[in-house]
Amino acid sequence: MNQTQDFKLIAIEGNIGVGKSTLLPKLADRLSNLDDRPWRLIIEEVDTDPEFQRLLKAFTNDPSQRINFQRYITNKRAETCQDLDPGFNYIIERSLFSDLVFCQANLAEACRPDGKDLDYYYDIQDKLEDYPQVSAVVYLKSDPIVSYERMLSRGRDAEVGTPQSYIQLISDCHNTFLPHICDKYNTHLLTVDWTHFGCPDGLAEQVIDVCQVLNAG
Ligand SMILES: Nc1ncnc2c1ncn2[C@@H]1O[C@H](COP(=O)(O)OP(=O)(O)OP(=O)(O)O)[C@@H](O)[C@H]1O
Repeated sequence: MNQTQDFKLIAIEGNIGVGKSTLLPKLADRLSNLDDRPWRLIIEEVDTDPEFQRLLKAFTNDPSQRINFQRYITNKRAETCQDLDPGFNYIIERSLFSDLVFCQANLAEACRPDGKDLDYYYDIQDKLEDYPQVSAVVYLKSDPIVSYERMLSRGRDAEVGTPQSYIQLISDCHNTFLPHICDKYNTHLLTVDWTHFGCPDGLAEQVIDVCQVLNAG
């Protein structure tokens, strides 16, 4: 990771369906109003990318296919964060840290993790070496049952059949591994309760406060 970069990159992390993509444009807007430097959004192209949809459906239907989808989005994430213009700050929907969290879930679920699970884990770590410094993670934490219900109410076809137990596992993995990952990569972790959603204005102020602390450090 680049330790000398001149811009901020804030990653919004959290469970499937917690409310990341709904929050992001509002948060970027509020942050740009509070800061001298404009904030740009980097979002997951979920609904407009047919290959994403195809792999997501396979991911949902067959746990043994999860890694194909995961590798695809890891590559996309690494690509979209190359050569960012330092004239902006960035807010990103999920970072490579998400991939480490989901990879831990793969390992937890596998009866006997095999070479491809471990290769994937190492590949994410390799990609993180060329990834911009993630200044802070905003972890939208929610009751996993609530995330599950939000995912169902959003009604994305390719996700139909995702078991509640998987959403629970992803919640557990975020709670356990995000603090370790942030510590390892020198990233500030801001955890906010998103079970009943939250206020984008208040969150933007918290993010600006974190950025000021990081600048002072
Ligand atoms: N602040 C909010 N108020 C009301 N409903 C919301 C709010 N945020 C999200 N939702 C609803 O919750 C559901 C999930 O939200 P969203 O799609 O933003 O989640 P997500 O975290 O981006 O999911 P994924 O990671 O799976 O893409 C959607 O139906 C959305 O309309």
